Amino acid sequence: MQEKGLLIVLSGPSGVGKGTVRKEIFSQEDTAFEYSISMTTRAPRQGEVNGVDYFFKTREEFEALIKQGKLLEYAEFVGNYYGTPVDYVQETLNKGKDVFLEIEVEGAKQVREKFPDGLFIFLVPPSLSELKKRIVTRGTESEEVINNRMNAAKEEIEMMHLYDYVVENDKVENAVEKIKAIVIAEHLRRERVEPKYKRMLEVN
Ligand SMILES: Nc1ncnc2c1ncn2[C@@H]1O[C@H](COP(=O)(O)OP(=O)(O)OP(=O)(O)O)[C@@H](O)[C@H]1O
Ligand SMILES: Nc1nc2c(ncn2[C@@H]2O[C@H](COP(=O)(O)O)[C@@H](O)[C@H]2O)c(=O)[nH]1
Repeated sequence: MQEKGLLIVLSGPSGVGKGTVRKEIFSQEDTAFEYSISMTTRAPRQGEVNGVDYFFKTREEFEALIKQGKLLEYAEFVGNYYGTPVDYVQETLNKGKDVFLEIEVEGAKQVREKFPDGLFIFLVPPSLSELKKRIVTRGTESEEVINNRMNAAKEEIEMMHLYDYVVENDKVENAVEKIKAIVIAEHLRRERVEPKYKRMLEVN
C-alpha cells in the first residue's frame, strides 16, 4: 500500500510572510508538495485569481460548504470565513503526496484534532513593529483592517506553543531553509526517506 503523505501546516500572524515563504519553497521544490488552495469569503485583492490564490465564495456558498461537511477546518478571521477543502487534502495525502496548508491558528487547532500526526510550524516576525511594517508595505488592506489584523496577531503569537516548530522569518531565504530542513527531518523521523535524501545516507 502506498504510504500517506505528510500534512504540513504553516501558521503565523497576518503579514509575517507565510505566502512569500511558501511560494519560495514551492519554486525550489515544485514536485515535493501540493498546496491546498483555501476557500474564502474575502474579496479578491488586485491580481488574485480564483482557483489559484483562493476559491472565492459568497457567505451563503461558504455556509453551504460547512453544512455539507466539505471543509476539513474553517474559521472566521477579521470578518471573513476561510476554510480548507477536505476532499482535496484527503485525496492528495492518499496519493502519498505531502500537502501544505497555510492557515490561521483556530483552523490549525481543528486540523490538529483530526491529524495529530501533522507537522505544525509557526512563522514569527522579528518584532511586532516589523510585522506592521510588512502589512502596511504590502498595501492590500485598509488602516482599519490592518489594526484588526495586528490585534489578532498578538493573540495568535500567544498560541505559538501549540506548534511543533517556531521559525523566525527574518530573511525569506533563512525561513525557507529552516522549513525545508524541518520537513526533511520529519520524513527521516517517520522513516519515509525520499530517494534524493536516501543518497545522503548511503555508506560505500
Ligand atoms: N523576510 C521578509 N522580510 C521583509 N519583508 C517580507 C519578508 N517576508 C515577507 N515580506 C513581505 O511582507 C509582506 C507580507 O507577506 P505575505 O503576504 O507573504 O504575508 P502572509 O503571512 O502570507 O500574510 P497574510 O496572512 O495576510 O496572507 C509582503 O509585502 C512580503 O513581500
Ligand atoms: N483557518 C484558515 N485560515 C486560512 C485559510 N486560508 C488562509 N487562511 C488564513 O487567513 C488569514 C488571512 O488571509 P488573507 O489571505 O486574507 O491575508 C491568514 O492568516 C491566512 O493564513 C484556511 O483555509 N483556513
